[in-house]
Amino acid sequence: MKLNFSQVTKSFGDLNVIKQFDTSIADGEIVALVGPSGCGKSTLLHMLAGLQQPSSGSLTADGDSVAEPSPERTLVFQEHALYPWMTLRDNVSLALEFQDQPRKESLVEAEKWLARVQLSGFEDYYPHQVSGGMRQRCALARAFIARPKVLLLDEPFGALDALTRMTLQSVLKDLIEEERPTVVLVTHDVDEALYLADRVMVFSQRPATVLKEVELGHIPKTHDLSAFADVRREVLNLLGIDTEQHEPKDYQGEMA
Ligand SMILES: Nc1ncnc2c1ncn2[C@@H]1O[C@H](COP(=O)(O)OP(=O)(O)OP(=O)(O)O)[C@@H](O)[C@H]1O
Repeated sequence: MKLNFSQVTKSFGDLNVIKQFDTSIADGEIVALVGPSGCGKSTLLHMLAGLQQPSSGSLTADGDSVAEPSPERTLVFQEHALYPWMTLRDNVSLALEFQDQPRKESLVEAEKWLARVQLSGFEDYYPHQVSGGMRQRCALARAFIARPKVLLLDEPFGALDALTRMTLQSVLKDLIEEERPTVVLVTHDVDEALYLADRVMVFSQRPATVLKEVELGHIPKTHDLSAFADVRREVLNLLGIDTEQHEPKDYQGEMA
């Protein structure tokens, strides 16, 4: 599904969050949005999900104005994504039941998707009985089971430790390769953006404007991002992170 922002501005009262934002996201493209905290990245996702409306400008999906939420555009959050009173199987099948699929078939399909994210054997567990990484695997299964045309990911692995996060990034990458939805990913993790995305957009402080767009292309990648060292350094610098090697400070004089 093709997404198009044309001169999109978003304000909340006097607070200008997004300023004249223009971009087209191609069908099957994976775009990562990075930028300072509070600059408006989640607001862009919420507009794509149909949860917020632009204050001015237009936002379309396959040419149609995005006016309300749709199962074609699925949003995945960082945490609290699962219903705690339901088993993992029920959490996943619910996505199909919401689309009026019969419960029996939905449960069978949910088991297949739990197997795809390596959660076979945990179908009857409740979210609090499994690890944070397993909960996010389940959240991915629930997102993908409905075969959304657009997947909107808001810091999906932000609550996970570094190793679990990398494992989940690989699981997500495989699912995207197989299902080919259009993906918009909001992340604070530059490596996550470089690993998963075809294109990275770097935003300024609020009101958010695009400081830089980096085209990575749809190329095979591993977690060894050494080939992207220059791009990584440039993106980090734009985000105000120092990557220069400094001479060690001489404290001798201060101690005298
Ligand atoms: N519904 C709302 N009503 C009023 N202000 C809002 C609303 N939603 C977001 N904002 C404000 O808009 C600004 C941008 O918020 P947003 O969540 O989009 O930023 P972000 O870049 O995703 O931040 P972070 O990286 O910290 O999650 C913030 O100042 C936030 O307080």
